[in-house]
Amino acid sequence: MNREKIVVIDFGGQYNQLVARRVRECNVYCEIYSYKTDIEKIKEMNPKGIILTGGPNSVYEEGAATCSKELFELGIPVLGLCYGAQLMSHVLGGHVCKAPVREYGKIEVTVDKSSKLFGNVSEKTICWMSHNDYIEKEAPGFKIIAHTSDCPVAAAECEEKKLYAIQFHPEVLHTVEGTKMLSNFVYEVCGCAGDWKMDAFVENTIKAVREKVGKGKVLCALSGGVDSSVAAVMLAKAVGDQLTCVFVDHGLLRKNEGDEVEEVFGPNGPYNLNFIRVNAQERFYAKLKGVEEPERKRKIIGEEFIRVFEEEAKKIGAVDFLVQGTIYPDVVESGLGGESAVIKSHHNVGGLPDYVDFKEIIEPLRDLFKDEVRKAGLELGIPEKLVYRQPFPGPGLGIRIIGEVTAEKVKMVQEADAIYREEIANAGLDRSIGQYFAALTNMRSVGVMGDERTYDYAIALRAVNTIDFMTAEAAEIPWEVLGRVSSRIVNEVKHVNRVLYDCTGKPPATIEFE
Ligand SMILES: Nc1ncnc2c1ncn2[C@@H]1O[C@H](COP(=O)(O)OP(=O)(O)OP(=O)(O)O)[C@@H](O)[C@H]1O
Ligand SMILES: O=c1[nH]c(=O)c2[nH+]cn([C@@H]3O[C@H](COP(=O)(O)O)[C@@H](O)[C@H]3O)c2[nH]1
Ligand SMILES: NC(=O)CC[C@H](N)C(=O)O
Ligand SMILES: [Mg+2]
Repeated sequence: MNREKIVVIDFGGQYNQLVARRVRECNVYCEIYSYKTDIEKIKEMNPKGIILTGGPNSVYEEGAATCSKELFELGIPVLGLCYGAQLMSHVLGGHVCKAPVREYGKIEVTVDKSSKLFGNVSEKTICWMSHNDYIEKEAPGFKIIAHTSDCPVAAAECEEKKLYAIQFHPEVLHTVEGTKMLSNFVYEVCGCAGDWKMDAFVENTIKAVREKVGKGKVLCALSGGVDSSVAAVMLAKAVGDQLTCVFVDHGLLRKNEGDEVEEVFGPNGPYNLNFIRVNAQERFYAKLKGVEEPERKRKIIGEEFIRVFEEEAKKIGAVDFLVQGTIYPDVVESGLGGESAVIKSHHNVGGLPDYVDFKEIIEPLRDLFKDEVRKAGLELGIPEKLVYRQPFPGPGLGIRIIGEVTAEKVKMVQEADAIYREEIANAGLDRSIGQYFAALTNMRSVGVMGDERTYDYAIALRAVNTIDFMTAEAAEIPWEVLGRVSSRIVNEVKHVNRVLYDCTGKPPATIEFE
């Protein structure tokens, strides 16, 4: 497909996924690549613009992440953000050094409204800063277009070459007019038309999948979650009954979830799908016996999923394609996009075994962020209730039980989680919290119940608010609700004598515990 594209070059900063999301919110497609990507490859993509992200290095250090001068001579507009701005200045002959005053947090910036970047921005505007170094002297040919009381070059431009350097972070929502600035870059500077729209995406993807599959048979890994439900409905539109959906109950689902998924997607539900439910508890538990290390658990579950799909495909016969509901953050967090470190191997990406017995894996949503998947779902006519479900990770309770997984522990966390979800719904909070669940810590501690000493497990409750699941804040749940949940859990769930509330954000924690 020949859609217009912005390329984001990743220097390892923590907000880099956000840069891509914000650009897409402007209806312009964009992708993230590592700074190590060959410049020839970037030229081949023929992007409308390039954005250089922030990063942890200092440009003047030995071995700092860098880019070639040629990048600025391609005639393609470039926007450097923070480290990217410093790098642009450094490579083009400006001077970057340690700043006398480090800026961190919300800072008032004065901008030059005659710049294309700031035309519709207030002259004094609050921006998010996070830097120790600064551009002491802009590169030759550049003009200063913003400053703060401590930072003489908060932004600079070379209008003629369409090069822009910004010291702050327009991608972070704390930068009040950041989206306007990014929008100005992609529309006013790069001249994008804004062709990234969900209706077109859905239509084009259905067409492309139909062409690829031809008369072949397709198996879709369906969890009942948002991503694979959207993928399944899309595939059904593309190839009709050449599609079979396989739902695996691996014994690590939430309480009653298996039956609920079957109700929606099974023969009595509203979707006319070939649906197979595989009850595979025993084999997953057997493979996980004695395994404590999180990444190994993830890989074991990822591999076992595939083995089940392969077996089902053999029973159907002549299945060439496996469809998964993989989305962009799964890819990035598994260490396969940009410069991100492997945070955790998502079972469907980094956790995949080396050999998979299908001719091809189709992932129609691989380029989308979660909020875009939801839009695609609505576009396909999937009910809001399903589209706005909270996500549930494929490895399921396997990564919500710290340490070894046993049937007994699964039962404990299922019961505790069901109580938690029920009380959250009773309190009317289920639509407002992004994701919430109970996890079983591997910690036992002393308690007293009915005058007797107990030595039992602690359940941790987690609830986070997030837009994109890449960063998150702990949700503030009324004390009264937490109190009710905790007393019900210790009363109703055997072998739990303590309930903890996790109030860490992401970063530094992740949403899941493993
Ligand atoms: N129990 C399962 N049975 C079959 N396929 C599964 C199962 N769990 C996960 N998968 C596959 O792995 C993919 C990734 O799982 P993931 O949890 O990220 O997505 P999802 O379940 O579709 O959506 P959500 O993120 O909303 O839970 C799914 O899209 C699906 O293809
Ligand atoms: O399908 C999935 N397979 C996985 O292996 C996996 N790990 C995390 N998650 C979900 O991703 C989001 C971010 O989670 P973390 O902050 O724990 O990385 C949260 O929504 C998690 O529930 C997964 N989903
Ligand atoms: N956030 C950043 O990109 C920081 C860039 C550089 N390391 C500085 O401290 O100035
Ligand atoms: Mg899921």
